[in-house]
Amino acid sequence: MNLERTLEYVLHRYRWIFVCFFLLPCSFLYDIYVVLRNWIHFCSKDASIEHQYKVKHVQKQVKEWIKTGQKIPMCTARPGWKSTSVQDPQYKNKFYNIEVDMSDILGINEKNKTILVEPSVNIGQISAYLIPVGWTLPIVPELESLTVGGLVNGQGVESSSHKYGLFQHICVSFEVVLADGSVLKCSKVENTDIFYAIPWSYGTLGFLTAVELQIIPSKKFVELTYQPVYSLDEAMDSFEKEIKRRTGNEFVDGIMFSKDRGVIMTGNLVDTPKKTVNAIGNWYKQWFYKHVESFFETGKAIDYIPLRDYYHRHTRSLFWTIEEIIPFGNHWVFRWFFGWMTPPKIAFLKLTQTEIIKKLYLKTQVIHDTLVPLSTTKDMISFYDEAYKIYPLWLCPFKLTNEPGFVHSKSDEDEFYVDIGLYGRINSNNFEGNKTHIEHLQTLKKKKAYEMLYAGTYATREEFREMFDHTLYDRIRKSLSCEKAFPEIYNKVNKEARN
Ligand SMILES: Cc1cc2nc3c(=O)[nH]c(=O)nc-3n(C[C@H](O)[C@H](O)[C@H](O)COP(=O)(O)OP(=O)(O)OC[C@H]3O[C@@H](n4cnc5c(N)ncnc54)[C@H](O)[C@@H]3O)c2cc1C
Ligand SMILES: NC(=O)C1=CN([C@@H]2O[C@H](COP(=O)(O)OP(=O)(O)OC[C@H]3O[C@@H](n4cnc5c(N)ncnc54)[C@H](OP(=O)(O)O)[C@@H]3O)[C@@H](O)[C@H]2O)C=CC1
Ligand SMILES: CC(C)=CCC[C@@H](C)[C@H]1CC[C@H]2C3=C(CC[C@]12C)[C@@]1(C)CC[C@H](O)C[C@@H]1CC3
Repeated sequence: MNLERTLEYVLHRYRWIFVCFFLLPCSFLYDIYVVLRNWIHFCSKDASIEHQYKVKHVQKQVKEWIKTGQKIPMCTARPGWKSTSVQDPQYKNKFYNIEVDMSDILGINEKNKTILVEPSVNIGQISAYLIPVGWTLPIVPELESLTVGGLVNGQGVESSSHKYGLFQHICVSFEVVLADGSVLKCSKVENTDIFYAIPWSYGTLGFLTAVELQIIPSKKFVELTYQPVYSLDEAMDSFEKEIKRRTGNEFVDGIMFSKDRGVIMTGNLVDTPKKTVNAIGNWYKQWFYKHVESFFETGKAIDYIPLRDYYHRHTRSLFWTIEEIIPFGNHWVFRWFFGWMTPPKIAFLKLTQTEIIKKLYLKTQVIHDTLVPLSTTKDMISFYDEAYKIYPLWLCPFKLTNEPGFVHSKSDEDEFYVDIGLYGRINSNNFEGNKTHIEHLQTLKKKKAYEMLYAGTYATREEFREMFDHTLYDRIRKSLSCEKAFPEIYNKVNKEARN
């Protein structure tokens, strides 16, 4: 036991040696390889023609699966270590793997204000492509490595979500290969039910092969206002006021550094900065959340931030979770000499984490987001403070429409919810392991909240069905003959499926 503890301590405490001397250079070289590969691909091939061959390849694999007798369900062949979560999707080893490795941007339609992309295209690729030509996605989730396929089949949220909703709400159409090997296009006007059933379905209705997304005109900078708050009441009042402000804020989110101390941030797109630009994305700059914390000393302030730097403000520090791995990573010496190689790729961190490190994370830390009605956010934060005391805490408001599907507002109208992001070490003396976790699940139920599912769920199948509306999903699964082809969502996100 003592030996295990010592090993745990050493592996965790000194992980930075491996990360700094091996993973950082690997991540940097890999990024260069990806940029070159995409560029060569872009110059040498017509992505739209290539796309048709890629779709046929997916269809061919599904038809081969049909011939095998359909004994084991299918899933994508994307390896588990590439998926954005601490746990590994264990089902990948058991299921029939279908290659859906499609990572090209297929084109932009300025007239219709849409962009067509393949599912393995990531958010960093899209923001780098769109912003220089004067466009952007209405919602740009902050980690560059998140893929469109993952965000559609899972869920995505960002500080513009109070205005535009979740990532699914900026989707215009999907192209999917179904269980019988046919290709289908769905949108708000054709195959509507399937269109609404795909978000949150975790690849259990078909294989996504293309996504059409809404785009909006972009500007060069974000004028970001930092408003420090000194109590939970003040935080909630300011938050609610900024979300509902009639003149509009393009971006609203907040970081609580303790129960009584936080910073609410509001932003708008501008072309002309009124003072020196702060390019927070540069390698030698402070981690963003540390920069935000500094406003407790200076009071309310405004920054002009290049748009792409703003969108990916949490990429370099993986929100605040990088501090656990490289504790001195925000020191100026480290930033100036090694910052240009950061961050280590999430996928590489995951691939190289030992079983002991993974267990330690699951035992002592929480990486989880819950989606809570605005009206009960204050109570939920108080619960988190008592039970877990994990800070910083991310607060990201979003609009939940009553469109059909797995997750929708619980009334006939749009409702405001808040994504509460808990990423870090449990510090509360009241934490009692499973007992606390179970109380947490019960509290979510009472508050009519949802869990984000990238981190999996510990809910039972019944609790899961109670939390999420399966009406449309069940109907579509039946009509598309998914029973043998794909598992149910629960079978992909429950604790046994991920470990
Ligand atoms: C966000 C989150 C939500 C979870 N929700 C649930 C849930 O609803 N239901 C559920 O059954 N499991 C839940 N778990 C998992 C649970 O905590 C255990 O990690 C898991 O069930 C494995 O149990 P184990 O006994 O094999 O773990 P082991 O690693 O063998 O044992 C560790 C146990 O000690 C507990 N523990 C750690 N610190 C303390 C402490 N200070 N005081 C008392 N106990 C402590 C851990 O929670 C864990 O149960 C959740 C985990 C996370 C991160
Ligand atoms: N700001 C935000 O909103 C953030 C969101 N996240 C979460 O991260 C996840 C995305 O991570 P990412 O690594 O990109 O995705 P993952 O590889 O984790 O994929 C997520 C799910 O989407 C399915 N999927 C992906 N592509 C396809 C496809 N082409 N066809 C069918 N199913 C597909 C996968 O199916 P299969 O199991 O078959 O592989 C899997 O179940 C989302 O769930 C999101 O909620 C994380 C951080 C921030
Ligand atoms: C904004 C939303 C909705 C979620 C943000 C979640 C992220 C903070 C986490 C998603 C995947 C997480 C992983 C890690 C840190 C936190 C996330 C980026 C690790 C890098 C932590 C160290 C482990 O060894 C590997 C983890 C992989 C996933």
